[in-house]
Amino acid sequence: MTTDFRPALPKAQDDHPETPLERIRGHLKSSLGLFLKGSYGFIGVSRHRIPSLPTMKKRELFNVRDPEVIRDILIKRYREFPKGELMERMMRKLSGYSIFVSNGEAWERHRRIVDQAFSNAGVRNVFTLMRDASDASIARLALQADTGKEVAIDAEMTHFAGDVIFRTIFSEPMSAEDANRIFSAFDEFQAIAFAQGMIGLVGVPIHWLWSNRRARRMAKEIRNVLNGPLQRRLKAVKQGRAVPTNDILSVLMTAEDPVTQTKFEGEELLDQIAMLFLAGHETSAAGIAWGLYCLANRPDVQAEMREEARTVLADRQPEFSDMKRLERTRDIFREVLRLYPPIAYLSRDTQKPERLGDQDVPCGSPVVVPIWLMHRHTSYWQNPNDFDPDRFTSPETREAQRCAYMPFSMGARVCVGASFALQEATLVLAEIVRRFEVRPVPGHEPQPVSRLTVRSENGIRLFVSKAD
Ligand code: HEM
Repeated sequence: MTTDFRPALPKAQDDHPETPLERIRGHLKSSLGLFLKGSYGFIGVSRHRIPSLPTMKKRELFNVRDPEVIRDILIKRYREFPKGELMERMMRKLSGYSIFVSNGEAWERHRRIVDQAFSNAGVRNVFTLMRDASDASIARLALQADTGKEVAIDAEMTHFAGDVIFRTIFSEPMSAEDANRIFSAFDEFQAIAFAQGMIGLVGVPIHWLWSNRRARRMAKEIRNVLNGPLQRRLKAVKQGRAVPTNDILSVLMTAEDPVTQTKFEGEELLDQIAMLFLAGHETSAAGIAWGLYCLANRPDVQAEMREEARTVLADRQPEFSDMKRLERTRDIFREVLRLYPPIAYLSRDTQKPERLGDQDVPCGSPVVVPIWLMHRHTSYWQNPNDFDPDRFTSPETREAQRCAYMPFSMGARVCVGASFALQEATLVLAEIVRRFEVRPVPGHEPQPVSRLTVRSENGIRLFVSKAD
């Protein structure tokens, strides 16, 4: 089908040759501007000077766009390419030294315990809690539908995904007050953490920064919200009262690492919860909101999805077993994650001098795997900037899917919540489209930016009405 829909593109750095100061300001807002237009066809490893203050050591960043080298870094030799220290320093205030940022034996232990909560059975166990969050989101949307007003769908999906992870961790809904506290604190934390990361890359020690105190305050605000239900649960256990046994917290509190025979306790438990809350809602919210934006602009794809949802679910509540039957919905979401991968790039550090592709890489250099670029690489994808869910059913893209599709990363550090995220996205997209029609707002073009996740700088607003 021919279509006029051109999915929103970020501003590339070479689109707007401004003053150096404006360029720096742009980089503090989004990393997508770093990807020049010519970057989308190159296969190999490129090196880029990191701007630095005159007194600081000159460093280079290595951008890897060769699938074999990417597999080497993420799969075969992942231990030799740990997560960067910078990321850890940025996140430490919020989530300590927890699974997303840890390395070595500490990470192996974190992963062995967290994996127990996100096993197939774990994801099935939390399905009804997810469905409660989806019902709550549908009820909020119903109040906004057919009012003639634009709906801030990105904010609604942040509320939904936050509620999903809150309910699946604690078996409690997130109150509207907590939702507001946590989202506004996180919004600010994310902007500061990203800007600090970019400044830290240049070599400025981030503990010098004025914004540190503010970031610490925001992190404390988020931790306080999460600590409330954690303390209630710990107290209930101590008093011998009945507690939920099927949510993520119950697994995190009881699961033992088979190697060290240790469990998560005290502050460490809160660190891991904060990390899962963050990793688990920001990414999913971004992906689902971009999905609704694409569907709004492709009424034909939206109609197909509605038909599938109505055939599979009829007029009843969705069940866990329905999820695998919503195949078209999954393919559509996979295409959305290709166009708008919530995590735009992976960042690792070298621990010794390396030879990557045709480049000699010094010890301690940042190495970046640009998911965003690989997903739009002109050598692997036909019409890469188009929204085309059919590409995932075509054998022609098998090679592209193997080499250049990695929304959840790959290898040992692949996203622990990938099945969880696919389940929640399939559920809520099918539920929304089954009942509502989403339409674009004329003149509103979202502007993709990447901070910790790929969001729209000017939001994603849509019209929502009841579907026939
Ligand atoms: C569409 C939604 C999601 C996307 C696209 C996504 C993507 C990713 C990616 C690319 C990574 C690798 C990051 C890196 O290596 O630097 C990652 C790691 C991770 N994700 Fe997700 N994620 C999503 C949802 C979730 C959910 C729902 C959870 C938990 C509830 C989660 C928890 C994690 C954790 C804990 C890690 C770190 C794993 C480790 O290092 O061992 N993610 N995710």
